Amino acid sequence: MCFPQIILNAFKQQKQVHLKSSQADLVTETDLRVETILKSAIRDKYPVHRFIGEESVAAGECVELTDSPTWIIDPIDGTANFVHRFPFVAISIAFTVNKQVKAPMEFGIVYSCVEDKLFYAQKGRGAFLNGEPLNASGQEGGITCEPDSDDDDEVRWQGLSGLCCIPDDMLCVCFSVRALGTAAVDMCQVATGGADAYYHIGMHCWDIAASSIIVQEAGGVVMDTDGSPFDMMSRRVIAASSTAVANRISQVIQAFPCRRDDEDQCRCICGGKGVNSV
Ligand SMILES: O=P(O)(O)OC(CO)CO
Ligand SMILES: [Mg+2]
Ligand SMILES: [Mg+2]
Repeated sequence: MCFPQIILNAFKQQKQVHLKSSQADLVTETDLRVETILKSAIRDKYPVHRFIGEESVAAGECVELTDSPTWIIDPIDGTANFVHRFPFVAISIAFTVNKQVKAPMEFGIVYSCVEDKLFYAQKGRGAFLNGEPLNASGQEGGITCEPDSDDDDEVRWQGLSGLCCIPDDMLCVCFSVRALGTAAVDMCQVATGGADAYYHIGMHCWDIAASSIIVQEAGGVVMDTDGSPFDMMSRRVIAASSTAVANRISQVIQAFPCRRDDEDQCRCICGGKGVNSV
């Protein structure tokens, strides 16, 4: 069985859910299974390639980007959606070589499983959705964001209790807010022109690597929330329909400290915080 079908089959079934770092940081048997299958299929073909996989890192592997060809994998982006059967769950795969922290990936793939939408981009060759070219809007207006996604429960509650995650200053750039529960698909909306910007502090490299090149190849812009060049390890990202929109957001964003993905690794979250059946 192919791995998107594994996710679709499990989507409607009861799941054993383990908590990792917070109430929103979940893992199921399907996350683990899909990551294992993907890594093993790639390793069969490219035995010397390296991996940064969300669930392998949670199990204690290091986040270490070297010059070697590296696959950055999120087996299910939107695990909380998957658990609650909210129909936005994606597989996110990026490929990078020569330690390109700031430059685009070689390619990125985001497959939104329930929607059956395959977003992909290759460096210098454009971005596509199910074979059709993608173009960012170049406008400002609709923003995607994830107010309740953070490894730290306190930060999550701050995002949720604000009712709207958008600071007042941001309202000059934004007319509407959408949160799909998957950063990868949120960012791909910027590539389609359906949304004009996305921003977040606290996502991980596996959440944003693939969609970063999809946004860029669609004519959009990715940058750090402080306005510096995009760095997938910084855990801070703005994806926008134009440089002007990205700059305006970076000027009004309310920053807070966030540990880099490649700092002080490994980040074993062994044992987790509990288990539930949903
Ligand atoms: O479901 P995941 O992979 O934990 O990702 C979330 C981030 O918290 C949504 O992008
Ligand atoms: Mg994710
Ligand atoms: Mg995931």
